[in-house]
Amino acid sequence: MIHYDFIVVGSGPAGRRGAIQAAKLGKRVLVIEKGTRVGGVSVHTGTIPSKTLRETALNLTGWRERGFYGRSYRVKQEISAEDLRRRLLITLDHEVEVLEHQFARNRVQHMRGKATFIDRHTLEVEKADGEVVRVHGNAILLAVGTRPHRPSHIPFDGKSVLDSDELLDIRELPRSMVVIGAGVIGIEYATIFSALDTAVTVVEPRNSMLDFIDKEIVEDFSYQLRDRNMKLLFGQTAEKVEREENGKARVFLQNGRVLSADMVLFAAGRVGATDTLNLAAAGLEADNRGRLKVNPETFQTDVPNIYAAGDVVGFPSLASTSMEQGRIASRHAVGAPYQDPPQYFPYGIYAVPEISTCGLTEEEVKQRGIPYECGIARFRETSRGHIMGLDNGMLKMIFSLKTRRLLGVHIVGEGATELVHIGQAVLNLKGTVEYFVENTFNYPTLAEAYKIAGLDAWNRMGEIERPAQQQQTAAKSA
Ligand SMILES: Cc1cc2nc3c(=O)[nH]c(=O)nc-3n(C[C@H](O)[C@H](O)[C@H](O)COP(=O)(O)OP(=O)(O)OC[C@H]3O[C@@H](n4cnc5c(N)ncnc54)[C@H](O)[C@@H]3O)c2cc1C
Ligand SMILES: NC(=O)c1ccc[n+]([C@@H]2O[C@H](COP(=O)([O-])OP(=O)(O)OC[C@H]3O[C@@H](n4cnc5c(N)ncnc54)[C@H](O)[C@@H]3O)[C@@H](O)[C@H]2O)c1
Repeated sequence: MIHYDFIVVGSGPAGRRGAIQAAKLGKRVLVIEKGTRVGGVSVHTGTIPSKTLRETALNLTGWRERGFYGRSYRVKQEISAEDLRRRLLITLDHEVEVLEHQFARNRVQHMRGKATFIDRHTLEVEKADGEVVRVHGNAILLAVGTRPHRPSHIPFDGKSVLDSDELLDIRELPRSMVVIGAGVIGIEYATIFSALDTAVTVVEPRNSMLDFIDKEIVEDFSYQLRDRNMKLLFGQTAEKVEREENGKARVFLQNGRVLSADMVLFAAGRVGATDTLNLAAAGLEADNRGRLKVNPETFQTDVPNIYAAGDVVGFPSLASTSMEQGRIASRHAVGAPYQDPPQYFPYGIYAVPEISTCGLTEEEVKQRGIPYECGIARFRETSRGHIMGLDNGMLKMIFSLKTRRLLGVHIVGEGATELVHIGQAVLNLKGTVEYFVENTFNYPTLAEAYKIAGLDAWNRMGEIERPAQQQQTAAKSA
């Protein structure tokens, strides 16, 4: 049996960061991955494929130019599933190559196979060719991620009724589509296909969607979706799905309504991939959604030498946060000092249009009883927005009236997932509204929206009271 200082199960964002961090600290590291190639859900079925699909759809449809040339404008008249897949394969190859090279140059060993526990330090790995080996680790990081929730009453066939993994292999673009579940995955794919001119209906049992996002942003977003004829059926549950003989599928809603479409995407959540790990042998137990409980500061499970990070530990289930969790777990496991992550991290929803947010929503600020003021900028008010032909898009900032500090930044529209980082920096560095009012922004940029929203709030908040001498010094040092 081979011995390692640190064994990582899963090569997604949490696993790869954790593994490389331990290797950089001079440890002997093994990554076990059951998939045919390294990269995890993030590279093969999640983040990277969905974002590549989005980018390809926007490029081929000429979506970003439609503000100028009208809704019928297209760069390529007939867009096929093959057009979308071609770019996907190139991107994935590149991602895998970069990752394999990172492992190689950091001397991280990689074994292809499925890991199960024998005891809290020993894993058995069943390789693809049937060979079984055992490995021993001082510390073990479980970064096994999640897989789509596939309830038995849904007749998945990979053609007309699919989960989000299967969607990447479709041979034909659907003319109509029902998306079950208005979570992040459902909404991203629903809006990407709508941009490809598929007629999309979204079914969601809750009365709203994306509840963790600022309500005003979701309202603006929903308006844009409805404006391009997407149907959003909230407060309605999909009870049954049936495949039809003509290749279509039907969705039966609890209220008696029946929807027929070329394709049904079932995107009602994911479950932790822990069922085949034989957790009991290591003294661990998962919850009813396959998730593991950890100390949120160290990512240590109840069994001290076993750590878990990434989607398998639940919210926020992002590639970005998973990487940080893996790195912290790894440093703790090998006894290296670690820092708590900053208070606020950004959330990016790559729908069409994008949404991105960092910090408190207006609803959270109200709940906490913090007196506040908001500043709003519309992208169409910026010169860059005019140049780009943007009709939509807004940036909203929330400031504390008492401390004048930025409490939250919320953006919907082109570039939101990049723009949010300016707000994130000001938030985590505890900056105030004055940052936006007193600093110069490149012109013409969409970032100018920060200036406009800052001024909008500042006009209502009034000037900060500074002693006359301080005002002069500030002016000179500037
Ligand atoms: C459609 C979709 C879109 C997404 N878009 C975004 C986005 O835009 N931005 C963002 O930040 N996040 C996004 N996410 C979330 C992101 O993909 C996850 O947060 C991230 O992949 C989680 O990383 P992880 O390290 O937990 O492991 P994962 O990426 O889930 O990988 C886990 C790996 O472990 C392997 N494994 C499991 N069990 C075993 C075993 N017993 N033995 C060996 N190997 C095993 C699996 O094969 C897999 O390769 C998206 C997810 C989906 C599904
Ligand atoms: N851009 C990103 O960062 C990104 C993108 C995709 C996924 N993710 C991550 O992946 C995770 C999983 O996403 P998800 O969208 O699968 O899960 P989710 O749990 O967030 O959403 C599932 C949705 O399906 C709904 N639902 C449940 N049962 C239903 C039914 N019978 N009929 C209709 N709707 C039903 C739920 O109410 C919920 O709104 C998320 O937590 C997210 O963090 C992130």
